[in-house]
Amino acid sequence: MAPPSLPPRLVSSVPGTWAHATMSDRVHSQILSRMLADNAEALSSPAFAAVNASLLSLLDEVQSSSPLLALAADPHSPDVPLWNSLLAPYLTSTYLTAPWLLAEFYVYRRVIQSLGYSNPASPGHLLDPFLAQKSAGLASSYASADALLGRLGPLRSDRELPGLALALFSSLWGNRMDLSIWPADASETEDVFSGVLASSHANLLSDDSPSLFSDLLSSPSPLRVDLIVDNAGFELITDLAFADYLLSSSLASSVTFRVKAHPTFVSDATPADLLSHVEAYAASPLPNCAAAGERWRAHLSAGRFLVKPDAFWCQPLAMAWEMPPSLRSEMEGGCDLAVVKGDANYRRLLDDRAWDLVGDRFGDVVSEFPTSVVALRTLKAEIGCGMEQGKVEEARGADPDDWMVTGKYGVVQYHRKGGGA
Ligand SMILES: O=P(O)(O)OC[C@@]1(O)O[C@H](CO)[C@@H](O)[C@@H]1O
Repeated sequence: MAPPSLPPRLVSSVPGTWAHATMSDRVHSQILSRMLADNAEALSSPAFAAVNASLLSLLDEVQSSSPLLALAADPHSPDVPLWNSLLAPYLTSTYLTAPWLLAEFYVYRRVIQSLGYSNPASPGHLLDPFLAQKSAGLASSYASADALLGRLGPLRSDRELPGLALALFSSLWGNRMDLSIWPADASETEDVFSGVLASSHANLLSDDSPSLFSDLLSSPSPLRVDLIVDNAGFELITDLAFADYLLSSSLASSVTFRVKAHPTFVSDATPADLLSHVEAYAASPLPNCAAAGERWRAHLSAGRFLVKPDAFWCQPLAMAWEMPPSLRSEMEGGCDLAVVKGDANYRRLLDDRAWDLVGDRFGDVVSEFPTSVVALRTLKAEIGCGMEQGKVEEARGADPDDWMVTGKYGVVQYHRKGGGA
């Protein structure tokens, strides 16, 4: 059930906001245009004529902020009725006037419709239109990852703070290395992440890591952890490393990677992305990467790492109180701690609403989430709750124009089910 009083949803109609910049410009001029360019060869072939026309029409609709359209009925896509019920109140709204979360996720769902992603007869069946960017992101991850995995190596089986903190904060700040903001092909040989990790602690605007660490380290038995995954590329590598640490230190007995059922946003991970990252690392010439990839592969074969896709993670629904009953009861019964990664997942955790950045407590906002939950999020959208007043003022003072959107600042926010932190 939703909390009794909810603040308004974010919209993208206000010039000067990141939401407006995203929906009025970034989505068509950078994200969709680059996707079309990256797939130009396939899209120009006769087999893809209808797919290409449909994607160009989507580009045009977004560019001109046209009204949202219902999805076409599709026997291969059981999510269409749900989508159309979400869209129904907004069919006279445009990409800018509909709630931001709905309009933005809708763009990616329309890409899936254009591809005929679920239809075995379509040329776009199971085609990931963002694969080129994901591959570039993976290629640029190795140098930073090898250094990180080398540092984590000696700490991996210690059930102690230094290893746990390094693993968790790597996964948090890994979220800063997002393909939609950082160029995926920025550097293939340079370790850029060590600098980010070393300088970032002061940029935490809310830090519940002490109570999380204390709960984890004092738990009488290993936990079943669900990791609600965000980006492929370097961030996913830091997530795999964090999950590996939790298993090898016996803090967790299993880690379930909850991934997107179909490509969503630029780099959000699907099952294929996770498996391809593991295989690519296992085959790496860099020793720390190769050893990690082999361990991750072994975790997968032994069922200690599980990969579960769900369409829910691709939908603009409130994570805490609009989870489908079957998924909710699966998590209630099989997960002790959920780790929610990244900015877009965080927006869904907060239902993309304008909570008071300081006054609304994280634990109150997410109290309906089915399990204990920790959010590891760098700020890339103008939304938040439960942050420290003084820290917010410092961030705003240092970066008045963009402190909420560049990923420079972050939060670790933890709610313990049945006795919140
Ligand atoms: O979820 P992530 O990868 O951390 O961030 C995704 C992001 O860059 O794209 C979303 C939409 O534009 C925003 O929520 C956020 O700015």
